[in-house]
Amino acid sequence: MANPTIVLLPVWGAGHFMPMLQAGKQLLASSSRPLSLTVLLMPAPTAQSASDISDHIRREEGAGAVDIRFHHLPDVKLPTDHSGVEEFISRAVQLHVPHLRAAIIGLTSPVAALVVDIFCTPALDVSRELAVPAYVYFTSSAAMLSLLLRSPALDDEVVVEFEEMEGALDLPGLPPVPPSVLPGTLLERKSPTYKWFVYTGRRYVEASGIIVNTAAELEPRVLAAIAEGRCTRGARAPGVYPIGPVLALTPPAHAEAEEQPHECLRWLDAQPPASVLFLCFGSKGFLTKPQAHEIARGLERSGHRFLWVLRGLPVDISRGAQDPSDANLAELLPEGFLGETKERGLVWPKRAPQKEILAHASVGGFVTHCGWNSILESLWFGVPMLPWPLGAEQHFNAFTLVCDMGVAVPLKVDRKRDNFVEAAELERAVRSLMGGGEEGRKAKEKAMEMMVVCRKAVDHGGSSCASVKRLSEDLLGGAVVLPNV
Ligand SMILES: COc1cc(-c2[o+]c3cc(O)cc([O-])c3cc2O[C@@H]2O[C@H](CO)[C@H](O)[C@H](O)[C@H]2O)cc(OC)c1O
Ligand SMILES: O=c1ccn([C@@H]2O[C@H](COP(=O)(O)OP(=O)(O)O)[C@@H](O)[C@H]2O)c(=O)[nH]1
Repeated sequence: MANPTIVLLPVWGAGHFMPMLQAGKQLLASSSRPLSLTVLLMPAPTAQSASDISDHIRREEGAGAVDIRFHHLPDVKLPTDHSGVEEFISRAVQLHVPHLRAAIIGLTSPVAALVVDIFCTPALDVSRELAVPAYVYFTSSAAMLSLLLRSPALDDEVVVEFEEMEGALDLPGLPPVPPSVLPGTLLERKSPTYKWFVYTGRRYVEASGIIVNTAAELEPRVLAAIAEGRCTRGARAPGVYPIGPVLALTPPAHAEAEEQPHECLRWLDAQPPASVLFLCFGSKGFLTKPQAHEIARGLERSGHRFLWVLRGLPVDISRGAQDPSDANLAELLPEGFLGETKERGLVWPKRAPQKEILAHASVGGFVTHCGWNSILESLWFGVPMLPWPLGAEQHFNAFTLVCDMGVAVPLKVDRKRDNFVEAAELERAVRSLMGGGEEGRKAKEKAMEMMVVCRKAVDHGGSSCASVKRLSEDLLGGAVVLPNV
């Protein structure tokens, strides 16, 4: 009989598809018996995500190292009238349910588990029907997971809009949470996407387990609260497997191709240790001209060295493009800025090799949009942060970085003004992080502690390594042979 297979159902973004695949490969590597991966691919909603994913599949298939099969699900008519990403993903998956069922029934291998991405909860119908164990792969933090698990109770306990309630929210394992940092979706309780968020939290308890891209030692209090049922009204929550950080650290492209290192890295080589502030806003972040001007002024006045990844508006929004364009620096930056700061600053207008930059000894701080992958990468290299969240769950992530982990210096971001930051506020925060004062020093010390914690966790005998092992054993125990009809 063929080896049992783990069926993965990722959503389309690179920050989801790649970490999920990477986690799957780790499972295969740590299993005591041969396992394979089957990746079910829902057709991507934009041409761009389709091409990102097919590039990645080509690389995986080219490498041919592990037993992975990619299965393309048929097209469905994706919802166009959705009110947010939670609704969009959930409804898209709902439409895929018949194809998903057929694809899984058609597999010739015993199915060890179906592992679904963040808002793919409608797929749990298929696993229940086919008696296949279902797991969630959670690409964000355990704190965010606790918020999702607790959302049905919060929905009952709080009768007004969260921003109108008195005081803070109680999320066990975290300091009191100001409603202003909740994901945007939770701030509009009448919107359909809010209902899908709470629906997701309600259905997560049906899963056999939840795999999280975090390390037990990074978020110990929240993980304990989940395990003790404190986020699920005392009911037992599914077992959580913290297996991270899952980072996909590949050798630098230039090392393999014997090319010159990237220009950003060569520029960093010429800077003193821990002297450079790195600014990067994720795969989708871009800045308007007024905001770019504020940053330029803030950086100029701070006097610190900087490497700034500055991207422009997506070019063709009408055709679904979401990725930022390469910035026209002459148009976006104040006149004379590049000349005046050329001795201590580099502005890079394209996608940059973020992990390699964070790994560089000259980088001393990171202004980040607080995507969870960026946070994990920063911690992996012991770089303290200035959180500048832009959307989704990123304001909540920023809150946990400052108030729970202590690895970041706060930055005042005006959420009601499209996440605007004033030059004077940026200057203050940059000086605080990079200037050798108490606040920045503490964040640096904590970030270094987290670096050690992260590396130990994934090392042989570490907590994440043990979680992967436990997960692979639990998966093998539940493998189901389906009648192939
Ligand atoms: C898949 O494409 C997108 C995903 C998100 C998205 O939205 C989101 C909404 C919430 O209410 C809570 C969340 O945790 C959450 C997470 C999320 O995914 C992003 O995932 C990345 C990798 O895991 C990264 O961690 C980011 O911080 C998350 O925001 C949002 C989105 O566009 C706004 C997508 O296209
Ligand atoms: O110029 C860039 C911007 C982003 N990234 C990578 O893209 C991912 C972004 O993921 P994250 O979860 O932080 O945020 P998202 O882009 O999904 O909002 C991370 O691995 C970054 O290292 C990069 O390499 N170069």
